[in-house]
Amino acid sequence: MTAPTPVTADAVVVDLEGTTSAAGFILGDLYDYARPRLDAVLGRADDVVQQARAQVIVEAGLHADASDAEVADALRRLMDSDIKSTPLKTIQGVIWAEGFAAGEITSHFFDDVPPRLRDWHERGIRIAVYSSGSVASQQPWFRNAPQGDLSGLVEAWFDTVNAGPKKDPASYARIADALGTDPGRTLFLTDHPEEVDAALDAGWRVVALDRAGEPWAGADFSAPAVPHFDRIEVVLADAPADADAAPTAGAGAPLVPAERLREAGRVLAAEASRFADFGWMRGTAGNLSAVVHRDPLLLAVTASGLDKSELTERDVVLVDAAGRSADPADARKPSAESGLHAHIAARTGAEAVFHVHALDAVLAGQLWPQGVEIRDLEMLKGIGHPAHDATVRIPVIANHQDMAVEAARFDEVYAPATDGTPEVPALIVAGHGMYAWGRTATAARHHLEIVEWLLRHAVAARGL
Ligand SMILES: CSC[C@@H](O)[C@@H](O)C(=O)COP(=O)(O)O
Ligand SMILES: [Zn+2]
Repeated sequence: MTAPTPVTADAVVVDLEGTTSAAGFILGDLYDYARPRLDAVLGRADDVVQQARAQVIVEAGLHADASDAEVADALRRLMDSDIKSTPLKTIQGVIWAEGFAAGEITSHFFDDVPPRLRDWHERGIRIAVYSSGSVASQQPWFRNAPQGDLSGLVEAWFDTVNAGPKKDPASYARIADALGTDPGRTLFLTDHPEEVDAALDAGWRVVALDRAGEPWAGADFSAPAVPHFDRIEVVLADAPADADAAPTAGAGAPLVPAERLREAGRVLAAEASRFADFGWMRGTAGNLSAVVHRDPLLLAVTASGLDKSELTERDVVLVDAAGRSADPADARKPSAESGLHAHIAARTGAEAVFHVHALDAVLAGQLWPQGVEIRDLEMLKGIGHPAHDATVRIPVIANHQDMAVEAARFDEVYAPATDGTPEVPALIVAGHGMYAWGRTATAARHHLEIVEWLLRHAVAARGL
């Protein structure tokens, strides 16, 4: 199993159904509890109830003087179709709050959730809830958890009334506003692929919960997906999101001597010039990095948007393990792909990571999206694999602009070396290019050149 991917965030916002709690439990048990109690609640002279009742009449197209039984029937129809109607949620909330208070119903949390929430809370990471279930039902749900009262861990409660629909990016903007957090440092956890997309559109960090047996298990998520909370490691952000404005390495981070950075810049500029000559770094394509400190991880990475055929030793930026600028005095943007460089260096132990837009890598990724299988070629020895009688697979991942997504995809395909089999020190990003890495810049270059040759061969030999 792969280690958790760290996500830097000030606040974690959790969805409930399918994320913290089993969807079947909520929709089944609580809905069943609410159904027979609707008629009686609708008759109450309570402002909240009466306002919701009036809204149901409008939403369901009932006549203005509809009876409690007619309104309750309309609510039951909404429940049967699991329509997320706001007045329905309000009325359910009232019923459930009373059910919890009377001990007639209890809530459900997956066992991996409460310890993680407690840990985040203790470490000063703020926690909020955003669920289509009304705030009125969220609070008793947390108070009545089988694992104890969890409500004290939650700082803010959001539903479709105070934040808006869950598939609308504007709702996430509203929540970040209300919390006063930077969207880029607010993490949303959900099991719903369209909510993943909406939160990503709002600039949030997102981790999807892909829980076995839940309604969206196995869906195609645009964010890293994990099976439970143990796999989510939240690192408290201690600096503003604008990496240019403040140090991200934090107080006490090791200083990298300017000469060390300059030396890495010299090496990377020379490598880039060579790869540009091969036609692998056209325009501003490609980027290169070298580790300059291991613990904590710091890399020199080529600055973004430069013509890589013309780099000088000064054209590198110091970045941290998340690929963010780690030098407060340097206002330049590091490569847009720094996050994946740092991740590869962390996972593989590589000292240098090279990324180029080699045409054959893109063609091979298109021809063999499940990975490019190569065997019986002498050149395989150049990446540490036998020339005969073994198949080597160059993995392929889909392209994405969020490097956290690419990092998670990398983890899915990367096989570390075992006793008998070395790692494959290269990766194809479909429709984009390739990465190769090594224990030294020279090794990374050899791996890049050899894998590019192997891919060129595979494409050329197709159909022979
Ligand atoms: C044609 S450059 C495309 C870029 O988005 C990227 O893929 C790339 O390789 C260079 O990005 P950079 O930010 O300059 O390191
Ligand atoms: Zn690229």
